[in-house]
Amino acid sequence: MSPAVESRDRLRIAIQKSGRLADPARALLASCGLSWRESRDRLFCYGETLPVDLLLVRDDDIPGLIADGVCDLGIVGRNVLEEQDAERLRGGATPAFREMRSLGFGGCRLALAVPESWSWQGPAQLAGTRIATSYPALLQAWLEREGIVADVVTLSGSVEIAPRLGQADLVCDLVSSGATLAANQLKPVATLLESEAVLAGPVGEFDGERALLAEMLLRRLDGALRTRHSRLLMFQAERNAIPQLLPLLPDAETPTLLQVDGADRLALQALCHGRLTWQRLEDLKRAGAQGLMVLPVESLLA
Ligand SMILES: Nc1ncnc2c1ncn2[C@@H]1O[C@H](COP(=O)(O)OP(=O)(O)OP(=O)(O)O)[C@@H](O)[C@H]1O
Ligand SMILES: O=P(O)(O)OC[C@H]1O[C@H](OP(=O)(O)OP(=O)(O)O)[C@H](O)[C@@H]1O
Ligand SMILES: [Mg+2]
Repeated sequence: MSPAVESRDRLRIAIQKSGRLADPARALLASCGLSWRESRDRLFCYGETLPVDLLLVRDDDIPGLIADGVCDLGIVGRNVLEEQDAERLRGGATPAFREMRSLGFGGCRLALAVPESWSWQGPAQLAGTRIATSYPALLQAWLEREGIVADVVTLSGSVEIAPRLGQADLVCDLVSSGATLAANQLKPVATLLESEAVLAGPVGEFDGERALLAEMLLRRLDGALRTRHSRLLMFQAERNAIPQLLPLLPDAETPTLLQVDGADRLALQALCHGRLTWQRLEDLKRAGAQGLMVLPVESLLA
């Protein structure tokens, strides 16, 4: 680390400037109580509420910025982080960044996809084929684990069209809904990596002021991630309905039961971490819950 980096006492987080992860990353950090002075079209946002600044960059640059100590933390897809980690490993470098938290958005998977006309018999079928991908290091590592020798054709985008253009026989690319594969008459046959947005940081520990800031940010982040789907559920029920109701709340943190009307009527209050779907509320109603109320949880600090 350079002396300039070491002497910094503000925390710097790299996020995508624009793209799929840009808005959710910013929203997540804002839900941790951070706010910034600059508008979002700037490259640098100065932290106002806390000394935590943002650097807005291309997602591919985030692991390198962490490795070089230019940024302390970053929000990036696991696919990008793992690809660059695998690339460093192949080049003989030591790991320079690590995944610290998974963030629950930007979900997709890195998958092998073959033309729909192929009848898939397993990885051995790939020997001697040409595979187009933007993830050559992850693909090569997977091929080696499977003991397959194939030709890896590296493309920076529009990978799915490569078979139709005769550049490759099959592809290895990100899949979410599967619509892009279907539009190109391809079908997924193997998953190499399940991905989502992650908080990445350096392999080593922070020191001084940045260690305290990072610790606080992680604590708030954990609270924000926990409450993302959390709701406070309240209802009333007859005491004898409680044994049928509690099994419908497996994700509830120790429900509080209060006596209302004499001995037989109870009010229940529970913090639920799973989704309280309409179906679930109807099931609760059928099991005897009355006056069901679902309230948002603003923040939660363990
Ligand atoms: N179809 C998808 N559905 C959900 N998440 C996706 C999908 N495609 C990609 N992602 C995730 O979102 C990340 C960013 O995708 P995006 O398309 O914005 O990247 P990009 O074009 O490389 O952007 P940049 O301009 O920053 O380089 C990907 O690395 C991946 O983790
Ligand atoms: O399974 P789907 O929901 O169709 O999503 C998968 C597609 O999404 C991403 O591309 P993106 O749309 O970001 O375009 P890109 O080619 O510019 O990366 C990815 O590279 C796939 O092509
Ligand atoms: Mg990119």
